[in-house]
Amino acid sequence: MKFLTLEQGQLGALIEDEGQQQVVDLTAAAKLFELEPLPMTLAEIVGWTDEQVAALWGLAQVALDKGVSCRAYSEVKVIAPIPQPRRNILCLGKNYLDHAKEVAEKMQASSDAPEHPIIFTKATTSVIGPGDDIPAHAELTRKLDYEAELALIIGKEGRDIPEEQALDHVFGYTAINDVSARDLQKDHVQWFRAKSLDGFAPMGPVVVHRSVMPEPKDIQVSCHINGEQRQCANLDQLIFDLPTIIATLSKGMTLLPGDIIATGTPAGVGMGFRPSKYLKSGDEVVVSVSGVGSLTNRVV
Ligand SMILES: O=C(O)C/C=C\CC(=O)C(=O)O
Repeated sequence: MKFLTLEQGQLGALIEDEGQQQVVDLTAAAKLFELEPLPMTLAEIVGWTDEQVAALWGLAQVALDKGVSCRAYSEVKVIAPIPQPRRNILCLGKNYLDHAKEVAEKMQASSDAPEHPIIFTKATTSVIGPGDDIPAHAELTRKLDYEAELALIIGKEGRDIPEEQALDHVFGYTAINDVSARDLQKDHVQWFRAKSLDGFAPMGPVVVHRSVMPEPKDIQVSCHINGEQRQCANLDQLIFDLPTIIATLSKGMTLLPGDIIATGTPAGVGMGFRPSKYLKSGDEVVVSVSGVGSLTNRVV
């Protein structure tokens, strides 16, 4: 079950039909079939139960079978799944050991695995969707970098969530690019500004419901720049795995439906190369996550 957000903010379902990728406008289909409750946006359904989500998927199948409210994926404009998150994106820093090592020298930081999860946030206004341009912000940075990551979307509110129950609080998964201005990251010490400029959080193209997401050991996160593979790692290489991330973040702080958590980036960021391989205008950046697909953006 893959959900997405269409150009006007409507909820969509991405369905494979006879080898073709089709998108059902669920908002339009639900109106047509006079169904209640009317799903209007992806942000609204993240709190739905498995039964409600399954019923919604049934609606998508019916609409597809009847040929109503559906179009080829190639013909629709998809925006970020949650274009205006209710609060900042929660992010993990240095959560793959090889990445912690590759950035250590440049940032005069330790190359050891962090003892505790490193947590920072990205501003809600940094979110853009698939196909949108990443502004180079050349007046502010000469060290524009990419970071491919798996992100999870919280579905069920919770505080002090035990690790064993952590994944039950996830609605689904998507891909995110934690675009970073390395010079600002160094200058300002705190990472917030360097990672929050407008356009610094490309996200999507779909949210995969947790019930159909591959096992962590089968999830690969990769990044290609102009077709050259720069990053590629498996999710089981995370230093702090998904249950640990959710349990840690929720200790004494309530996680809310719609919260987005970016789980960290593997080795191979531009800053890690000798010499560095920072992004420049015209570069095509493709972040891929198994199960989710590819998120493509161009730097302008
Ligand atoms: O400043 C540091 O110590 C680390 C630099 C990069 C890590 C990073 O941005 C991340 O998200 O991981």
